[in-house]
Amino acid sequence: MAATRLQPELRKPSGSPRPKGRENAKETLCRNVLIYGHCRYEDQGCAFNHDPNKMSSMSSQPDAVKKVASRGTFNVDSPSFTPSTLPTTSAGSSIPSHTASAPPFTPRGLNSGTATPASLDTEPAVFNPAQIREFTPQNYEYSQAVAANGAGADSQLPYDPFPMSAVGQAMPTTQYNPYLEETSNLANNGAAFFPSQPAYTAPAQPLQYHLYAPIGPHREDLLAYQRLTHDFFMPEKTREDLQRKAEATLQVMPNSQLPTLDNFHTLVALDTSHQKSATVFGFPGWLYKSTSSKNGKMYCLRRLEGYRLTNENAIRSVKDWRRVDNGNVVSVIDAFTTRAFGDSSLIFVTDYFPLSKTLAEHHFSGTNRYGNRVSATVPEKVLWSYIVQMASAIKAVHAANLAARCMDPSKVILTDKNRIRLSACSVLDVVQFEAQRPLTELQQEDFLHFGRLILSIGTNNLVSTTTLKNAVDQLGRTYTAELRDTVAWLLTPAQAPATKSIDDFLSGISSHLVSAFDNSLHAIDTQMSELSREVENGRLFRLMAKLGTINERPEYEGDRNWSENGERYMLKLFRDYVFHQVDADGRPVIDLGHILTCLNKLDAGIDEKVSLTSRDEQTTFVVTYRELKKQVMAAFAELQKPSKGRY
Ligand SMILES: Nc1ncnc2c1ncn2[C@@H]1O[C@H](COP(=O)(O)OP(=O)(O)OP(=O)(O)O)[C@@H](O)[C@H]1O
Repeated sequence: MAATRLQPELRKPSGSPRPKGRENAKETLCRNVLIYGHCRYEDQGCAFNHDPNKMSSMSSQPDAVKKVASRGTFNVDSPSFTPSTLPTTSAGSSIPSHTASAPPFTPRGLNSGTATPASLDTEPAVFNPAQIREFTPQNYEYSQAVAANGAGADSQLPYDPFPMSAVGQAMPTTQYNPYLEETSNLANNGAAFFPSQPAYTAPAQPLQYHLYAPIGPHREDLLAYQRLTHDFFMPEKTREDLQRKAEATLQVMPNSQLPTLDNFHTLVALDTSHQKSATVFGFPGWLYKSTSSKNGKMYCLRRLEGYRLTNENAIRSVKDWRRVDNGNVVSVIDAFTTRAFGDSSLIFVTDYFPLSKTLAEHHFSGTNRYGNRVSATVPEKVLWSYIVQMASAIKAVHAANLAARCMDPSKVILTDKNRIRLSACSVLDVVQFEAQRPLTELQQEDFLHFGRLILSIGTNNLVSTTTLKNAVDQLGRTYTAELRDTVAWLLTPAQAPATKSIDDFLSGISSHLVSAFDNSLHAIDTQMSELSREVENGRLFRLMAKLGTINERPEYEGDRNWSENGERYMLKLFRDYVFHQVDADGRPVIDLGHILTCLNKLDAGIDEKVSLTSRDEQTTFVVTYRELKKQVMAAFAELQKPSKGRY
């Protein structure tokens, strides 16, 4: 039963060797010429070749072009599109990371196993121009960063919550190209990833989101029953959103000057602007993400600078806010004063929502968020969704005998698509504690603030008391009468002694409550189906982890009873059968469908038989998946025996 071992190298596909060093830019046809037929930057410093004829004449040059043309499917070694000089846009502005959004090279219509190598001489039609952004040397990083940050079309400024220039973090001054030979050489010898300074001070490389970019075949080319690799995983958008959030949550600022507080450490500033106004609370405010030293969880700290506590009861009022548990209110955890920042500061501890934006940031474009610039009209169904969510928040707050008080667009945050939360509850209760205003008055004022919030979003402008009437008229011109009347109701004070109640408001918008509820149910259904897919992936991952721990353990190399005999040998052949399939010409067959099918059958332990052949083709086993499953379990159990552990 012993089989001759083949060296792994012998089984490698005979691909062409990777070129040594970077291709000379002059010998590389500019992508803009390839895609658009011309390059706008030809006379403005673009270092690449703009003469396709020159390229064809160069086809006789084996190293520069032929190698590229002879590459196989999904050619990562294509000449990198890196201009020799990248102009810096302005003095002092650090170049933001942009590699995550480098234009992917997506040969349309290429299909694993059926692809023909792309040639530089072929027509631009082999590219998918829709996926490739025009290269713009002057503002390349900037525009790419906008795309990478997911700034919507409605946002004219790139939203970068963590501008590196703000923290003085050194970022690479040239474009990082993960496919560059030099870069990978650096990675190999460790210089790029393990610089001389300690690992935690090194600037983190941006996540390579585009490495997961869905490449063909395209849905429309497939039959209904056929599946893409990406059909087995969560949607790209969801995965990227979650990864970005995780990245933001775990972000730390090396060399941060921010202090450590009694129970909170690793503070990271969340404010996107350095200009602080005291208009909302009467004190300049700062926001930080921080880690609790008690439980290791992340919290958001809102700091009011220069606040002096004169009455202990003021800060105790925050305790009441712990009773409010609502999906549209950011939970308030605690409040305390500190001198750690060098002044007397008041700190509010709330839940942290990574990458959230304020409604002002999201809807009011331009440099001045309190200015009059008008951006895209917010769809009416989004406004109704905001109305329903704010009504739900107010209901919870009023039910706890509190008043929301602060509904400024800069204090309502967007934590997901159309998902809003009141983020600064309890602050005014503390800082205006001395005023001792009656609760009923504050609750009635909530309706006014609510109406102004919706009016501001609907008219894309901050409305003041003097412009209310005009703004309502403007709202009526853009949206339905029902929406206008709803906002007008909120803005009209009740005739004393009568008071408005949130329940009256909720019954008035009941049809929108029902549709919001229905939308949530649909969203839950979608997420459950995504989740069930991940359950399958988790199951298969565990199985692969087991197989990985069993197969080819080096420490049992000399132990014939372990690796080359009995059940382990069969599992080794099964591993070859699942992952190392080759075609008639000995070329690797990469078929995720085959891998998934085999692993699923193994996991289920079905009675179907499979024929496993040794690499030297001298031995063949016919064995059922049920038998293989038993062997996996037995081999894994043996590994877990204390006597087996040698480390
Ligand atoms: N609980 C939270 N979790 C995570 N991020 C938050 C939270 N609350 C607010 N943020 C984010 O912190 C940033 C700063 O918020 P802040 O309330 O200071 O708004 P601002 O626009 O800077 O207003 P101001 O000019 O009044 O300071 C915003 O991008 C906001 O989305």
